[in-house]
Amino acid sequence: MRTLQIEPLTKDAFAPFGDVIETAGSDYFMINNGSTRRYHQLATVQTGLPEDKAIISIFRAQALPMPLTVRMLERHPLGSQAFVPLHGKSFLVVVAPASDLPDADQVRAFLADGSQGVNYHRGVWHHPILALAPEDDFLVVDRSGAGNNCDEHFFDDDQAMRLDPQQQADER
Ligand SMILES: NC(=O)N[C@@H](O)C(=O)O
Ligand code: NI
Repeated sequence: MRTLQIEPLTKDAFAPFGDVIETAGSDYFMINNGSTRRYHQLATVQTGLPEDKAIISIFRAQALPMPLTVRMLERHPLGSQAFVPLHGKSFLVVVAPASDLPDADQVRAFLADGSQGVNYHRGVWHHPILALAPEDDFLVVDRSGAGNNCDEHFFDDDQAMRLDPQQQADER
């Protein structure tokens, strides 16, 4: 079983999958009479149909036991989906490029460092939120509207992948 190499989350590395929502390395301009930096449009909300809405939710996620066998990914064909951690804790991101079916060989894993959020672009395959803290809260901005906006794909057993943050930490 392939063990996913967990990569640091950077704008460039994540570009094929979406946006990294962070202040580090991001442009800003001053507002509010010079008292506030506006890190403007770090990501955009993609929707699919004219009457769609962009909505804001909070996900309170329980950590899954690690190491995890990654057997499935999902995608949202009609809109983007952004996750921003609310308590500054790191979390894991597992993604594959948008396509009809996810290619197991193109699945990649990233560690978001707690100061970073992600915005999955429309149709990008991803694992449901992977909190590392026992429980964590995420602000979620995604699309609401008619039709199916969540496709799941389950890999064959021989294509499942191992995700083991502790092993990688031990190897450092
Ligand atoms: N189902 C749902 O709203 N959550 C997933 O889309 C996810 O990416 O966690
Ligand atoms: Ni999702």
